Amino acid sequence: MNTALVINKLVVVGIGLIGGSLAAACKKRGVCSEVIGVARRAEVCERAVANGVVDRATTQISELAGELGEGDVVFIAVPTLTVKKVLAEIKSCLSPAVTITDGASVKGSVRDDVVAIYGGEPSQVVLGHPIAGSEKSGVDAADPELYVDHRIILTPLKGNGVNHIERVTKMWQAVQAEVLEMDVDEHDAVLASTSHLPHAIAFSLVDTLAHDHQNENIFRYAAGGFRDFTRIASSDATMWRDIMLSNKPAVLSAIDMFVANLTRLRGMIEAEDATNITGVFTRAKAARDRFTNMLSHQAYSKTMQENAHSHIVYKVAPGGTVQGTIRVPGDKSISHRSIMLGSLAEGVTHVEGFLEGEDALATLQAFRDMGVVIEGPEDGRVTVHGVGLHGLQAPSGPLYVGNSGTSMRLLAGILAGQKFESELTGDESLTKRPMNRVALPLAEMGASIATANEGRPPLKIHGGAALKGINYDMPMASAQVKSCLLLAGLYAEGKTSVTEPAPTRDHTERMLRGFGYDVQRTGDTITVESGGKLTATDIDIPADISSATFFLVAAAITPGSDITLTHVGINPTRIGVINILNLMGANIELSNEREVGGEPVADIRLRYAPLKGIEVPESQVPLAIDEFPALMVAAACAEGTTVITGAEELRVKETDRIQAMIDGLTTLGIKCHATEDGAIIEGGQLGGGEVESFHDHRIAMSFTIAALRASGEITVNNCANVSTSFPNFTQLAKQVGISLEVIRS
Ligand SMILES: O=C(O)C1=C[C@@H](OP(=O)(O)O)[C@@H](O)[C@H](O)C1
Ligand SMILES: C=C(OP(=O)(O)O)C(=O)O
Repeated sequence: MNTALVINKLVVVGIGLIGGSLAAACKKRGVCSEVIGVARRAEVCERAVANGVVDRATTQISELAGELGEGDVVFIAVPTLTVKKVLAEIKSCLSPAVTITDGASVKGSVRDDVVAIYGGEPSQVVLGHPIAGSEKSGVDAADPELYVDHRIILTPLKGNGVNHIERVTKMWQAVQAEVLEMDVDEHDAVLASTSHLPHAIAFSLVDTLAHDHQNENIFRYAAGGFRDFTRIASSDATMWRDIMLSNKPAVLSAIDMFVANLTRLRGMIEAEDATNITGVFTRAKAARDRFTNMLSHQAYSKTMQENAHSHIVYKVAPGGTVQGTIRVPGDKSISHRSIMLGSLAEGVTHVEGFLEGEDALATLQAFRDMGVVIEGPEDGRVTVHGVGLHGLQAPSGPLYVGNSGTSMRLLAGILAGQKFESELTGDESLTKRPMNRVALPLAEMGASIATANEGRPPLKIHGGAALKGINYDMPMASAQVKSCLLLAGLYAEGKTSVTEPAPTRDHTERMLRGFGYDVQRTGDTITVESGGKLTATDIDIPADISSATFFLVAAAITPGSDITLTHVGINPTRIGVINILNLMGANIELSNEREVGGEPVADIRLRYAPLKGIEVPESQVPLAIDEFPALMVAAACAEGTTVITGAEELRVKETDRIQAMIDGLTTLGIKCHATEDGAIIEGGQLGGGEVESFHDHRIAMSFTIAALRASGEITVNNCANVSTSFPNFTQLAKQVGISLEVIRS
């Protein structure tokens, strides 16, 4: 065999769309020495040769008996129920050294055929399924590009020889397909839902309408929707009949599931149940949008530029100034809580200014997964149809909250009070973060909650436990822990009190009151009592001061800058960044101060003034906890030394933020070092270089703004997670004057 070739001869039995396309693709790419077609009808053989799809063709496989051996591949591409006949013929005349594979859409029935004919699982027959069908069929539809970037699922049998599996794999890869392996039964169950059911529905729908006496009109006026939905009803009828019959049990259960759901929807329409119809449609839309994004390799935020699966790098040119008036997206902490409390309320809550970032969307999805009807988000507007404190339903699987610590910890409190079991999972970063800080006090309240090793996610929560209120002395200043326990307190017998070692963001308390729920505060202790209810309300979410921080610091370090950030939340428990920048000498002006929905907001203007190093007061640390990565850039650009202490919590965020910032600043030529609970940073000249964000959104954005004062270009690696909190960051950064290039790979 010529070593440049991937296989020797390729024999395609059945020269339709699937077989003809592999033949044409192999010919075009020089994958094999010769392509031979086998078809039942002589005219198909002639057309295949005339079209250049195969080199030669025959109606009899047996004619090839003498010439095939090791290195040759036979691809069986006939309707599923004909495979058995072809296999029997092959067995009777071809050498056991020949590799045989197929393209049937159902694998269980073909496996049974193989076993019946060979009396076991032979080495040479490797089953496969190219997921690249189309409504087109026949030799004229053969397309040499059909398999490019499509998936081929191989379902090897135990008896298969490694050489045969490898040969089939390499053949598919050579026509630019992606090869995956799956178990036969799993394949058939997955395909029953994703492919066989939609085909059954499309055929049945068109057939139903075609029988209608008004069908002429229906087809004449049926525009895009009908056409889009029923495209696959033009697929090959024999092939699909065979698929339905050979995958009968899995197809039947998929049809039953669908019929039950359609009947439920019918009932909702009959009862004019607008809320639940909205529920079905919004859940479906969200799932379909996510799926569309998945197909285009994006994660589920509509507005996001980046995605979690690909590598995104920011290249930021040095210099520039920062100018303009902008509004950054909605507050992340308040966005999470608006969905949570809106869902647990009675009535319909309208939210404006909702953050359409991955973290807040993860919370939204979790509540949809628990049966809450949520419309939007659409330009920051979300409508939550509350189900009341006891109206959540058991989710059908684990609740995945991505990168979001807030979602996981606050949800843990709510879920501890439910009757059903639940599981909370997250991405790689979240899976490393400590959860005992909520799991232990929840257990003390009587919750049955299990973590993985060392208190890490996933969290498994056994519902139905009777919770009891406790008085909890919080060992760390954490709004997430406080909020988790207060939310669990809504379900606990008696009073639940949390005492905080220092003030932390109080959005939960404010919003609970906004929903008409009594929350008491005495000194450092916050108390709720169960037995109340939440009443729906409208929420206007201010711009996120944590996102605004990147532009405040950008202007604060760059001579000539003048920036105004509008409608920013200035809750006293969040304004540490303003206090710290003021202490460093920044020129900050607040105007237009007002209150929206229980939260104070203002426009913030910052004009450049030289910064000086300070000892950051520990009292400010919890009030600026997420702002430290950016503040450490400010410190690097200040005159003198900045000392940060009491900030050990930074080590357990999306990454160890102390170490990540010290590593990056050191790379950029700043003298600095980490301490156990903070850092010491000497102001100096930032140089250019390549820094790592460790997939942490705030680290990525901090090093982006650092370039304004750097002497060379800064490259920031792994920036996809910026979309968790600030989906339009790069757009706003460019708008105000940062020379940023986004590189995806
Ligand atoms: O309650 C919240 O919304 C948050 C609290 C803080 O976390 P800790 O409670 O862990 O300090 C903060 O870092 C996080 O971004 C949001
Ligand atoms: C720490 C953060 O978020 P979370 O804890 O919700 O992941 C953050 O946004 O900086």
